[in-house]
Amino acid sequence: MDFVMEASSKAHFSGLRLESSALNSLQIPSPSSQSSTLPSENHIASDDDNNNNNSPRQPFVIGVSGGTASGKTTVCDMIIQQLHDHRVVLVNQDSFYRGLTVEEAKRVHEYNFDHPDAFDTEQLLECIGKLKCGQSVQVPIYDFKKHRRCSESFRQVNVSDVIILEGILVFHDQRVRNMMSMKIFVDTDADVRLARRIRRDTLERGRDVNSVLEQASHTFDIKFVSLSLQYAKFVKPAFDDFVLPSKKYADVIIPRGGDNHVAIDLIVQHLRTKLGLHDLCKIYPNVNVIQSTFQIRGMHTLIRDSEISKHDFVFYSDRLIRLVVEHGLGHLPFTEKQVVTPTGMLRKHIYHCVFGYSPIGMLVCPIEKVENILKYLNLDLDNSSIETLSSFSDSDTILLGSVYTGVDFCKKLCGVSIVRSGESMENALRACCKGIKIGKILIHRDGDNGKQLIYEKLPKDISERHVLLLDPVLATGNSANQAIELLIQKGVPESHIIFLNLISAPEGIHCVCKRFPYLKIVTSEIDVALNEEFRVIPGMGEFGDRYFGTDD
Ligand SMILES: Nc1ncnc2c1ncn2[C@@H]1O[C@H](COP(=O)(O)OP(=O)(O)O)[C@@H](O)[C@H]1O
Ligand SMILES: Nc1ccn([C@@H]2O[C@H](COP(=O)(O)O)[C@@H](O)[C@H]2O)c(=O)n1
Ligand SMILES: [Mg+2]
Repeated sequence: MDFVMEASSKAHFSGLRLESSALNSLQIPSPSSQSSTLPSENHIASDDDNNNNNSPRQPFVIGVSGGTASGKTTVCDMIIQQLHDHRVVLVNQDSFYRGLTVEEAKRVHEYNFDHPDAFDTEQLLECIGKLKCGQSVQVPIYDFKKHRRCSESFRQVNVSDVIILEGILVFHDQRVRNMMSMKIFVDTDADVRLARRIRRDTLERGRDVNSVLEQASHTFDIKFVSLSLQYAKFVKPAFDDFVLPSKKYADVIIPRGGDNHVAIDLIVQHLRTKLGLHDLCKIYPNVNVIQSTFQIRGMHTLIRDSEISKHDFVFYSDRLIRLVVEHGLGHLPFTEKQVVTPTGMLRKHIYHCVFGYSPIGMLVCPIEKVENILKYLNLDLDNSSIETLSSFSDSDTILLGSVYTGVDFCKKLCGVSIVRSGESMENALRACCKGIKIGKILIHRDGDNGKQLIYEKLPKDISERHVLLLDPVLATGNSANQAIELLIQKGVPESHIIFLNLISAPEGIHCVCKRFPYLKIVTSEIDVALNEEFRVIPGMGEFGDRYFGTDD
């Protein structure tokens, strides 16, 4: 049996075009609190749900309904694209069309695909229920050309932050509606919809364009269904009877579908707030999660994969570490600095300058410095310009060259790695900061009585430096807190410490930020939680062992 992701790329676009083979091997951790009963009420996980117990957040289910060809799929794709850094899956109601029996198939022109009975709603309910409970599901793949499901293939849908359920009748059944946290109705003019449907169905769904144009045509076969007749006999009445009446359940109505960028932006903003994936960033303003992109997600996907080769693990970890380090450096203080660019330093500008021409953006500089600047830039002065320059007095200023107003790096800084996995981040820091000093802290458990030994080798003048503390995984936060405590004892102000890591557990963030509210954390992803063994879930295993190859 094949498991196919994105078998029909348009309708099943989810923003995550995962390989089916990878999906098959994926193990989705099932939350221990998981229940097999379907939720009957709308439920959006509250902050309390997410912070006080360790149960993962329930996915946010969005229903998107509207008439055929109103732009439902298009709107969903736009939302998915814009949500960008969230895990989003699209489930199409179309996937749950019942396959036609042989008899029904022979008389396909009499079959009403727009009636609620055309869908296997029980199966749809089970599927969304499982996803809401944190289980992955296999969704059927429907073939519009053959009017039946592909019996051998399924599309595997994994648990996500957001599940978008889209289809003409997703608001019809109350049980399906109750599973939704937000309902959107795409409202597009009927004529526009008909025109789009004709175009789409002839291009993509194997319908006969002539039969569309010949309104009176009554010749059908299994392949070519008359669009015009189907539309008049089933699609339009069903729209009036079932789709339009369900519009009243919508929380948001989007006129003009995908053309309505304002509405889509507002929905995306609302979702970002509701999802609150980075709630912790709101609670602790000093927590910074680097802006996620599909590149970053891709790197995380690779390094978290237990099957990745050591070489690739190191390669992609290094790439991510470099990004985190660069981002962390961006949080250091800076001073303003102006430089003269080579642009605009042509001799004719000097003539212009000395003859009083003063183009905007030219450097204002004392005459005594002009010759030095020209020498520095390897520009010769001819006799006439020297003569002209020498006619200026020392106190005169002239305009010369273009100026870039920038910033100067903070020079008083150092790195401190928490041995051993923190050492994996040292090279990236050295590559970004020429000649940077890097100290080390080793926290070693001594026996089982909770006693810990701390070894350190730190720059002597560390109290005068800003410190980039390095550890790829923030789990419980205990070692991090010990290391930070030590730095503070050495005289480093708390606000001069930036803690860099690749992934953080919420528990670790709470632990560190509560104790050290002035310290900054820069991370590339915040994971779900810690498990009973205090390991980050989903996490990436023992980073140090995987990076240094000691995990065999
Ligand atoms: N705003 C738009 N402008 C032009 N064409 C559009 C627009 N929105 C959708 N379409 C096209 O109309 C057809 C139907 O859109 P689709 O999103 O598939 O609708 P639905 O999922 O509601 O049936 C598709 O061929 C799509 O490319
Ligand atoms: N075999 C089928 C099944 C369904 N239809 C039509 O699809 C429409 C729903 O899909 P949208 O993307 O337009 O929402 C519905 O109106 C059915 O008439 C079909 O033509 N053939
Ligand atoms: Mg569609």
